[in-house]
Amino acid sequence: MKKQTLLHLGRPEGPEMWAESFPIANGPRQSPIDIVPTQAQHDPSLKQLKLKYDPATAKGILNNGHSFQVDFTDDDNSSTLAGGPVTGIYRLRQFHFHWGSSDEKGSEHTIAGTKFPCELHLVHWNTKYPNFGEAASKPDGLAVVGVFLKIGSANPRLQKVLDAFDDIKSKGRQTTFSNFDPKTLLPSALDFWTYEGSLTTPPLLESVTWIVLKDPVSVSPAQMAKFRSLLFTSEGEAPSCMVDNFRPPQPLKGRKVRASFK
Ligand SMILES: O[B-]1(O)OCc2ccccc21
Ligand SMILES: [Zn+2]
Repeated sequence: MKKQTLLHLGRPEGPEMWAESFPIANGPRQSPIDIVPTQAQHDPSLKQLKLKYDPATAKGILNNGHSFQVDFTDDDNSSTLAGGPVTGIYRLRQFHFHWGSSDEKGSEHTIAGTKFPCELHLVHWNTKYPNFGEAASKPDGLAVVGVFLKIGSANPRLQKVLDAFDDIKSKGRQTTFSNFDPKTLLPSALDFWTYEGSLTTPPLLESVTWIVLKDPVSVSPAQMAKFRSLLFTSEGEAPSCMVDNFRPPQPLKGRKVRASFK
């Protein structure tokens, strides 16, 4: 393939190339999607979202080369999600973000075509399975809460995460990250849309019940610039800024999106 063709497809290992190694990329329940509020059906049977997070379960923060994630100890039910669209109890495993090279893009889900500069994913696994890895391969294995970040005033609750960036600038770097309550990153109202989808990064497993919150939280342009100071690359490699680590919306393929609110 000519170089310019590869450049046309974005980074050689970008979303347009994933189907070659992961055919499920063209599957029936891929994520993210464009959420069209007028086409979502209010489902009064949806329960209230029940999130219980113990700050003591925060463990570390890692640059994994495609985002950064904050990992939690998940060997008991100290930090869990229940209610909403799910049955049973799901344990918090990690949270991470996706963002753009400019404030006009960065989110994975979009709302009637509107992109946000950043999107937070809080990843939980179904305790009916023995661990995250097992759960990730089951159709009801994972529940991910998605939160949009919108440009506005600086978000003080993000500061502790941003302050850790100097220690995890390059791929593979990690550092301890303790006593953090991810609930502080959420909007006050937990109204949500929900649909059946997938991981948005390889292996793109179709095991995610998505719970996308309607209300965004704020992030300032300066805070977004800090996200963009992280690197995709390891120490010693030619540095490449960690930006545009979002997958674009995928075909709905007949799926229904339900709303917890009128
Ligand atoms: O691909 B994702 O960012 O979306 C859902 C998810 C779950 C676990 C890891 C990574 C992801
Ligand atoms: Zn994600």
